[in-house]
Amino acid sequence: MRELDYNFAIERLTTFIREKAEETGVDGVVVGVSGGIDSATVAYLAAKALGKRRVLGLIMPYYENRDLDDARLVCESLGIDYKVINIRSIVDEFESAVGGLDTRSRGNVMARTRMVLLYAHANAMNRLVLGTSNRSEFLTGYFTKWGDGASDYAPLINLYKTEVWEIAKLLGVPERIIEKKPSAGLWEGQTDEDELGISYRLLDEILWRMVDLGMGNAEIARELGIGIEMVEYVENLVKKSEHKRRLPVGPVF
Ligand SMILES: Nc1ncnc2c1ncn2[C@@H]1O[C@H](COP(=O)(O)OP(=O)(O)OC[C@H]2O[C@@H]([n+]3cccc(C(=O)O)c3)[C@H](O)[C@@H]2O)[C@@H](O)[C@H]1O
Ligand SMILES: Nc1ncnc2c1ncn2[C@@H]1O[C@H](COP(=O)(O)OP(=O)(O)OP(=O)(O)O)[C@@H](O)[C@H]1O
Ligand SMILES: [Mg+2]
Repeated sequence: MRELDYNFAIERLTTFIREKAEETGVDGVVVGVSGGIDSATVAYLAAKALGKRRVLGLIMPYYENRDLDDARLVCESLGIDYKVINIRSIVDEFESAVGGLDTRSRGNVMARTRMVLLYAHANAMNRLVLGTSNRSEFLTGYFTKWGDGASDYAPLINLYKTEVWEIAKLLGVPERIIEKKPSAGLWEGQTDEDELGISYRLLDEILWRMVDLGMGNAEIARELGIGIEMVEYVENLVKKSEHKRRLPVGPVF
């Protein structure tokens, strides 16, 4: 992986958030706080950049589990204002309007419901929505289109997951949040690495060589000592999700 000066990265990230808040003239930001590391890191960065009074955390559980306690821990240890909004009844309403949903589709409705609530608060409070997507998720399409993928600014978008782990440690994000397995939390027992079929450590090594260095698949496989099928699998994730990384297009006249 590339060598990054993480203290410098934190400086860049906080400056970025402060500049965007000033340029746009907002009163603050809204962040969806899940109890996971990406949203914890964004909340910590925003509080550092803007002061805790200008950061609102929205905790939007569907399940009542450990993540809810962890999300509270993030907001309370930072001292930011937060609200807990249970989204189950809203998601149920969508589900009955559609006439039933499979597990993945219901998960996407959860992510999009959270997006609607974040923007409702941003509109009403003259704030920006800060997204939490990182480069590993963005490049593989591991996010809900117009759901958790939607935001006004996404400070972590150019940082790989393994880099977010390092930044979170330096920011003082609670250990238990750094140590837990990344999960979209869209169904019980879901973990990113199981669903993606690869560890973030290996994924990031492959993506960095493929996308940032432009290396060929065979060379990547050789250098990492892995089968070429794994590299091709990652290449396919990147290709298949191209549509998630751009605005909708139409024919050109
Ligand atoms: N080629 C194409 N060109 C243009 N549009 C295309 C398309 N293929 C699909 N689409 C559209 O995209 C839709 C599918 O995309 P989408 O609705 O996002 O759904 P999809 O990619 O099927 O599911 C989202 C994935 O992201 C994961 N996720 C979601 C949320 C959070 C996190 C997390 O890490 O926290 C992870 C989730 O577990 C699942 O694996 C299709 O229904 C269709 O509308
Ligand atoms: N229960 C929730 N309450 C509020 N926001 C949520 C909730 N679940 C998901 N989100 C939002 O969706 C984002 C995407 O989830 P994702 O799982 O990728 O990130 P994370 O939970 O912060 O970190 P990790 O990937 O390590 O679990 C979260 O960062 C958060 O902004
Ligand atoms: Mg999560």
